[in-house]
Amino acid sequence: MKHIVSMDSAALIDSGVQQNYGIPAIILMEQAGTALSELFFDKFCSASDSVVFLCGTGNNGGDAMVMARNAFFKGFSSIKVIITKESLRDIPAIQLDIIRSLGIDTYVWENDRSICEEICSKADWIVEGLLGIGQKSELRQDIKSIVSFINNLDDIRIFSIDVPAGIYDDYGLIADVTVNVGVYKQECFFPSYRKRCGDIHLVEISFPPELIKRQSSGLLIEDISVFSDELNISRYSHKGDRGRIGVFAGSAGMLGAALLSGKSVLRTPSGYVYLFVGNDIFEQIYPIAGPLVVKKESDLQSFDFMDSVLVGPGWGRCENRVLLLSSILKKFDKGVIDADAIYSLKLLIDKEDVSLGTGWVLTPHIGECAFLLNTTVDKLLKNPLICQDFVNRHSCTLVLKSHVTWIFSPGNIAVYDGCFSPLGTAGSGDVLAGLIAGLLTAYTSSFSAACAGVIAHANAAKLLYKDKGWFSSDMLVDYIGLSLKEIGIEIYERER
Ligand SMILES: NC(=O)C1=CN([C@@H]2O[C@H](COP(=O)(O)OP(=O)(O)OC[C@H]3O[C@@H](n4cnc5c(N)ncnc54)[C@H](O)[C@@H]3O)[C@@H](O)[C@H]2O)[C@@H](O)CC1
Ligand SMILES: Nc1ncnc2c1ncn2[C@@H]1O[C@H](COP(=O)(O)OP(=O)(O)O)[C@@H](O)[C@H]1O
Ligand SMILES: [K+]
Repeated sequence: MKHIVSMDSAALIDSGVQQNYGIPAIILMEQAGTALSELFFDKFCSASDSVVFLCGTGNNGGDAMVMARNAFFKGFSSIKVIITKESLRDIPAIQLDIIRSLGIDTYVWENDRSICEEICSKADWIVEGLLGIGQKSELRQDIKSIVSFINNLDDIRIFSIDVPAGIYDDYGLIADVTVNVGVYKQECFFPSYRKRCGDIHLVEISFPPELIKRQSSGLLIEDISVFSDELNISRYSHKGDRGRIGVFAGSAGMLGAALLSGKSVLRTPSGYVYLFVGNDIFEQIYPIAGPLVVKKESDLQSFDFMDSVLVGPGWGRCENRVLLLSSILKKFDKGVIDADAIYSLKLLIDKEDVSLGTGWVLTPHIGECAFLLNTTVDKLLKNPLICQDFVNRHSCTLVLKSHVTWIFSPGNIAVYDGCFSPLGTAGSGDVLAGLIAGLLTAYTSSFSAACAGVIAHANAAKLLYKDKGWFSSDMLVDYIGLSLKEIGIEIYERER
């Protein structure tokens, strides 16, 4: 399992390993530096590249110096070590003594600024060990000026150790590769900071799994294996067993969103899909709805049971919608609230005491979520964890969509590191909402259904992009069935 922890909790793991198990920091540093070197040499750089190891005064700089030593022993022809200032902390100071006694060229930024700048500008790679998990708030001016110089260099690649320097700072370092040491750092996956990390990797060191688990704030998810035991799709089932799903979507001029999300539900293992629309568009949508059963919203009273519902894609925003959402929430207990229905939900919450419950999944994008939570887009991008309070109050699941998607429910957090821009196309969110609504009938937990939906959505996009290049959302729907099957949402051979 890939746990994520906060940078502060990672420091507690560091100190816990030293105190509880007597493994000294210098051994951890040796392990970190060696694992980082192996990854760097294997995947990224060759012995003929010129590499600058840029070291701060703390242990992050110490890791970089262990890497420099390993590169020296590996026969790298051009390596240089730059330290920000002479006065290093204890362990990095030991590493520096070794570097100097090996005769590796070493420079001090605060003494020889212009030489250091020239060296950096000629390098193929800069290994950045300026600051790791010890960094607090915004960068100090001396480090800020180094970071800003590096960010403005062309034709150079940056390998950040653990976390990029200045992760909290609007002018922080922009890395090509970030390698988390020992455990994934949650801050690297905050949408604002994610863009500074480039490709994120992990190297393992002696962090006992129980210490990581104790500090874990959630899981980085890539596949559905962590949830698969909850799936229930029997080979003996028929359409009636696999779920009736009601889709409340579309309004005048927004038929596309209704069809897209409805067809997306149909591509999941669900059985029947009923599309509920207003009287004004019923005649228009009826002939083009394919296998969707189209009903009028006004007939809702005659439907007492749905296994799940989807409310919101292209639904429009008006007082009527708020009232209809209120009746839907009273009538059903499981479903997805997306797009325009997020807006209606917010108005409803402001007006009356709304109780959602564990069956409901909200799928806002960042802008919709900021509106729902009475916060700003910037605050959410810099700390998606502020969603936790909302999900705890409403006992629901919330999928915060962006280039990195965060999924919350009370006591659970999952992160899907998407970063695949073809998926950011109009209507892609409607497809995801349909997918999750369909999966809600296959999974016992809404959180698992939401996570599986996010994974299947992204996987469909990758399959489609590989086959066809850039795509539109209607094409994405056609890849959902294949994607679900590929990620392991299949028919079970035995009854459960
Ligand atoms: N402690 C351990 O057991 C291990 C630590 N490791 C490495 O050590 C790193 C953490 O080391 P440290 O705790 O020494 O911390 P850092 O090396 O991240 O930085 C600490 C230094 O940064 C300065 N600083 C803090 N905020 C700043 C800001 N905003 N602007 C400028 N300077 C700032 C502090 O004054 C302090 O001197 C990890 O990220 C990892 O790379 C690894 O070697 C694994 C083991
Ligand atoms: N750069 C990106 N990388 C990965 N996924 C992305 C990216 N940009 C957007 N997405 C995904 O695309 C979908 C867009 O949803 P949304 O904004 O609701 O679109 P729409 O309203 O057009 O349906 C979300 O699932 C989001 O996570
Ligand atoms: K760093």
